Amino acid sequence: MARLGIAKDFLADYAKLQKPVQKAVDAAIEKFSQHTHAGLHLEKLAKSKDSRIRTIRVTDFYRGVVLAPDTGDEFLLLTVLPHDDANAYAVSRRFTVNHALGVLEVRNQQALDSIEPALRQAAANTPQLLFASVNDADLIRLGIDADVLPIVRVMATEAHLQALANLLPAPQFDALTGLAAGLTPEEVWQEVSQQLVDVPPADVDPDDISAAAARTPDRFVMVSGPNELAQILAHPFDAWRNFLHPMQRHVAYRPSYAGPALVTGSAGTGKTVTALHRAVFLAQQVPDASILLTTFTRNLADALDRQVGLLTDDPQVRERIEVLNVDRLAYRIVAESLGQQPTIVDQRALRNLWGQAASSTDGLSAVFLEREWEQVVLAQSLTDSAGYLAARRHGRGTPLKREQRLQVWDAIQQVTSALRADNSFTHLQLADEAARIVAARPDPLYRHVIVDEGQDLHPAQWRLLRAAVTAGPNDLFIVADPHQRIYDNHVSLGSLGVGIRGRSRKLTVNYRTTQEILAWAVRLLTGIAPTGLDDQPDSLDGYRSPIHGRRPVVAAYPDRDTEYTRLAEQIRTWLDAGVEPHAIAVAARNSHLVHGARDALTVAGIPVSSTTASKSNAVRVGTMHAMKGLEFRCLAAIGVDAGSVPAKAAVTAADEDPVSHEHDLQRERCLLFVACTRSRDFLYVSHTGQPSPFLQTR
Ligand SMILES: Nc1ncnc2c1ncn2[C@@H]1O[C@H](COP(=O)(O)OP(=O)(O)OP(=O)(O)O)[C@@H](O)[C@H]1O
Repeated sequence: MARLGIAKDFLADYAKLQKPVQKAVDAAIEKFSQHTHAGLHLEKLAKSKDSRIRTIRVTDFYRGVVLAPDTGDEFLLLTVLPHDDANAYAVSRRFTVNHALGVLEVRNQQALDSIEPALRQAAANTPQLLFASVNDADLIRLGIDADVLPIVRVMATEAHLQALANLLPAPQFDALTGLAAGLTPEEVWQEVSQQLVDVPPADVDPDDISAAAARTPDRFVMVSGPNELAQILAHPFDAWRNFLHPMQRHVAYRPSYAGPALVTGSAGTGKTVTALHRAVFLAQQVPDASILLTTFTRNLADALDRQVGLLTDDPQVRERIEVLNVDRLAYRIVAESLGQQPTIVDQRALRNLWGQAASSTDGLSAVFLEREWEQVVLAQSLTDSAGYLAARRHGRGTPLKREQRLQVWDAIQQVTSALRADNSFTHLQLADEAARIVAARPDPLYRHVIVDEGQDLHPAQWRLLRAAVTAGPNDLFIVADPHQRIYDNHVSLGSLGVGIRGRSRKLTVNYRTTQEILAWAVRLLTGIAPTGLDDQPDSLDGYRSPIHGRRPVVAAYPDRDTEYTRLAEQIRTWLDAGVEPHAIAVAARNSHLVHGARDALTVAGIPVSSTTASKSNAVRVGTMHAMKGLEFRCLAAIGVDAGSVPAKAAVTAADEDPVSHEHDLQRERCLLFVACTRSRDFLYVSHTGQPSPFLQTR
């Protein structure tokens, strides 16, 4: 069989085809296994910018585009498109091996040739050109080649560079973007070379396409044989199974970590994907491995479970990975220990208990008491008043005198005694209890624990996970994003016995969202530098997306009814454009708005369901909290008004506790950011009356 490689774009285009056309593509590819170069009907087009590009017939209407070496039997499948588009692609593109990085890159040579004269003309009238301060030697050292250099020299503004985003070879565009942002050539080199699988090669062979493709695993994958090829084509929508960014690959496939490892990265940077690959990698390495893959909610755990199934079809490997959300894990452990099922306390009953307890204090609110319990007492697993009186109240802004602390302690005892009498627990209590039970056992529960959405776990949950696995190599693999922290848990892993120093990595390329949506959403976070699980401030430096699309739309309406009516129209437009209902979501800050949106869409004849309904083909409508970890092609964030975002009830008054006030506002900003970054292609944001102050700081 000829050796075949697949480009990520090929898979993306294949995914869009109707089943019969996909079958025809399969048949065309099959020919590669039966013929050598000479026997394939590969057509060379006149005036091609790259003499190695060929097309192959798929149907009367579709053609595949292939990069074929001048000699030998190695082919790269580049794309499959309608006949005319395939021809246009084939004549315009040129594939090259980046001379500095050794990676395979593609440019739209035809478009670059036609744009250069206009750039040259604009440059003639510009006193200061964009890259005037960077010398040729540095540009060449960063991989800019002799054909791109003249264009770089006539770029006058960043807008010129951005206009060439989809035309220039991506690694060269990346390097130029770094320089345009003011980085030194050394800093740019650090950044671009970090994206390599290996160290940059000493000698780059410009004709060795296979070697270059192997160095570019985020865009090309060489296929080992017909089975692997069939597997890849069977899941065309799931490019993440095969095309990993070098940094993702480094992190997921590192043979061993000496202890806990942390992967950070903002929304959509493939943290979950990396965690999934790590889980399967560990399960493949160790025959008797027992691996826990855990996350925040059941909904997310179900999604992880499905994705593990896509990554391996080996039942033995699959069996070694248990996917369970952390609340269920705690519940199971406590139930086993008690010999009966614990009852989870009803939220309303709990609120009443705190209300009663608050009335026996000198003016402390129910919310204050509950937070003190969760963030100080349960966080540190304090079991007596002496411990509480001596405890540091990390993250709490209002100082408490000794008498007040005693009042708080009594109030907490009142609530916990009532819960005990009823054999009721909160989830955090169960985690606290489960951590104690597991820590007292002689054997660990698992050999490896992998944690997704780590930023929102409570210290009690971390204690449980810490106790569930013996400290040592590959014990904990954690992915987290402090910018997506939407619950009130500020955790320092070091203080919980999870030391990650030297084993922390960051992902920066967003694979979900377009650059336009990303740039818009990042501005919602202006002024925020949340502290990560490693106690370091987290930044969004280098966070970017290679995908481009439409800018988000922000719409203002005079009243809610009009906002709902326009929402229904917007959803109808997306549906009419062919977007599947389940790939559309509506997010709102509170359940009142969620119900309003559901009713309005139902009246408009649009099927709706909750975010937990994994099967039904209906538009998902839910709270912003329920959007965590999910993704959609189109998302409408509604009710982003001054009165709803931030939610008043979720923000402590500044005069009650200024520290909590700031934390709460930050969390509300992050919540809006989380909701907006769920959308892949289109983001629509609406409000009634005054917009949310978070929209105004953008
Ligand atoms: N290397 C990759 N190639 C192609 N697609 C990828 C790659 N990595 C991730 N993706 C896709 O990008 C999207 C985001 O990935 P993922 O959910 O892993 O990101 P995340 O960092 O966990 O996001 P969030 O924190 O916002 O939940 C998913 O659709 C995933 O399939």
